[in-house]
Amino acid sequence: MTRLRTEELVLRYGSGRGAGPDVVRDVSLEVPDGQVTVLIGANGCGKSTLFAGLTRLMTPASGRVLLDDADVASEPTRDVAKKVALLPQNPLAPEGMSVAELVRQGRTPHLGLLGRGGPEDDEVVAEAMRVTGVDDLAERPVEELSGGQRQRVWLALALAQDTDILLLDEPTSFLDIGHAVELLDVVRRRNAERGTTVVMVLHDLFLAARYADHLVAMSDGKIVAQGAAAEVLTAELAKRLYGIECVVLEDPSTGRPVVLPR
Ligand SMILES: Nc1ncnc2c1ncn2[C@@H]1O[C@H](COP(=O)(O)OP(=O)(O)OP(=O)(O)O)[C@@H](O)[C@H]1O
Repeated sequence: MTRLRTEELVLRYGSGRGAGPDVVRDVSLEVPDGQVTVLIGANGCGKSTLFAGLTRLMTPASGRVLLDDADVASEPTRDVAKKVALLPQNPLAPEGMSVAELVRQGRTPHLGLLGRGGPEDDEVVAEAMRVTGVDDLAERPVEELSGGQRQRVWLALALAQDTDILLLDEPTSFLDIGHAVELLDVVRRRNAERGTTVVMVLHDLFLAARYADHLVAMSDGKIVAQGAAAEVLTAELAKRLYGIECVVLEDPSTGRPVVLPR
């Protein structure tokens, strides 16, 4: 079963006479339920724009995004936010906000009319901060943190939203390899323990191959290949996506492909 899918989705910026070119072009994507999907592709190929479409931040020029068989365009924002959390590429925290306050924002879709949370909300927030290793930063203002610390705080916010579907746009871009693996292990554990469906953009092809159950390659607004990493990540694909010659080896411990630029 696929809870999140797109049908011939077309997205472009601007409207009417001010409309730009199609950035996402005829994308029909079925996100495999309960799996980790990794989206790869060159800068500017439309990955973040696709995420914006999946979460209704952008209205389709044509085509549809379906969540549990309903068009997300006609679903209340709060209902979508209870099911799908998005960690955007460059999120900004309000000035002066502490880490704990920011992570707590993840509970917003679940709160009642008065906007007050209960002990269960406190528990979810504490757990999200604990698994991402930011609990000792709780009282620090977010703007004083390093890029890598901040990235873990934003993941904590997305986890605190407690959704069945998690969209992560380059969640490791500021992280050293140790913290990158740690964060992706947190995501993988969430997937394994709760069956959370994950879709994430990763530029590092080694990490993409290592963590993807399903790999999706985009080029110029279209999906050009998808499937198991070992089938999708070929030298031909690397050439097509990035315009460079590569050799593809096999990681002896996992059997996953390792792409090396020549
Ligand atoms: N707000 C905007 N207004 C107009 N054009 C935009 C806007 N945001 C992105 N674009 C354009 O849409 C295209 C796709 O951008 P997008 O951010 O989706 O790419 P991406 O694959 O996520 O790239 P990256 O890997 O660099 O993050 C690019 O040509 C970009 O210039």
